[in-house]
Amino acid sequence: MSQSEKVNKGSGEGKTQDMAIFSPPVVRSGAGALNRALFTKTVNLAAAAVNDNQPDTWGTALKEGVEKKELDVIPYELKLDYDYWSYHDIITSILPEELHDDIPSGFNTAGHVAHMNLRERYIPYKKVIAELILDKTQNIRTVINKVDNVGAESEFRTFQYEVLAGPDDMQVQVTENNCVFEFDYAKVYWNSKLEAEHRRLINMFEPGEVVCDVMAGIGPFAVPAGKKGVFVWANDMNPESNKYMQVAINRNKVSQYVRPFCQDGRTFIHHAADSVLEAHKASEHVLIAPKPPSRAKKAPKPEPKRVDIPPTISHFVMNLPATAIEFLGCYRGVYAGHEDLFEGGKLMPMVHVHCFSFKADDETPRNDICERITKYLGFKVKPGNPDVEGEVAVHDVRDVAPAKRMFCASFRIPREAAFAKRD
Ligand SMILES: C[S@@+](CC[C@H](N)C(=O)[O-])C[C@H]1O[C@@H](n2cnc3c(N)ncnc32)[C@H](O)[C@@H]1O
Repeated sequence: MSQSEKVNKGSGEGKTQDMAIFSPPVVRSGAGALNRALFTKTVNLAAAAVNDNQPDTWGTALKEGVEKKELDVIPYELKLDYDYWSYHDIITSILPEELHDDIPSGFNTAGHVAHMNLRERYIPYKKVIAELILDKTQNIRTVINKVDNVGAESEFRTFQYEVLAGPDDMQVQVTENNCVFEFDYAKVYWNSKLEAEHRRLINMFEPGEVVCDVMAGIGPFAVPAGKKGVFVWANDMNPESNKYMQVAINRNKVSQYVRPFCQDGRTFIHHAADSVLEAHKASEHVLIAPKPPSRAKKAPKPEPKRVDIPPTISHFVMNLPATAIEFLGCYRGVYAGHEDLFEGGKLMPMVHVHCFSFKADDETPRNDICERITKYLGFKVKPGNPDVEGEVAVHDVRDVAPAKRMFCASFRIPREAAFAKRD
């Protein structure tokens, strides 16, 4: 399980009015502990007395069965308990009616952890809600709530939280884009809602190219890209991210392709360009073992395929949406003195910078993003085709708040910026 999800509505979903007898008892027991025993109910199902004149509403088979004394109709008590009802059934019977309009049901997951962001008005019921989620969602063992602490969001994009139900165990394992990641969710950034965005960019990378991930986290771009034969210089300033990226590199066997770094992204951009060129000059490469020939054929053993590290970076990825645009000035001089590397029509590196902007159906967000890129890159850009110098493709990634969306702006580094003198 990796995506954000809604708690399973379970067996009670879709009941009609006629089925109201199967609803749980109303237990406005308040915000204290969840008392599962209160959710027990006996439903007396129709007990019919059989007279000589048989009710004509019965089906033929039933009528015949009773006539022949093969069947008897007896009273039946159906006992329903806590396990029968869904999260939604139970929370509706606990919460006062004025809270029924926006019942919390969505949460993010990271492995066995469900991460809620409860609205203020539901906070008095937080423990009950969390216990219910724990009981009614498969594979969830711990429920946490983000503690809103304005201004306290860390530079490493971790958050403060409170454990509402289950053990305080944040050591999780997730699978994303066919790679396994193990990490401490309290110490590093992870967001399962980004899987599609990770995949979108990974699909753009070609085997044998070099990608520089400037804010790589624990490697959700880098590790799957390495798995498809892309060389990745993967950096994150959080030492804990660096540690768990190393774990993911080993676990997914991509150490030939993915190199972890722990630097400030601002300095890493030049460093990565220089170090890739050095690796190329030193003839660093990987050898790909060929498939063994079938035993029947007495063909000579094929040679391993050699893939050299190319001299230049093809893509820079910058997923730190709150501030990454402000790092764009660091591309100035990234290839200072190396115009020769881009002769013969070779394309300049593509930058993919994530950012936030307004939610609007018109061009306002695109124009706003291009204005900010222009400001920090020191080069005039406008929305358009990313392969044309000075033009930017803006991809809409996801909603993050009622008036805010996350975008990814992709453009090639203008030659003027890339070849500018370094300070
Ligand atoms: C939004 S997370 C994205 C992580 C990863 N790319 C992903 O998609 O899950 C941003 C990352 O930037 C890192 N970070 C923050 N400031 C940084 C800086 N100045 N240089 C490099 N990394 C930084 C944080 O530690 C965090 O892991």
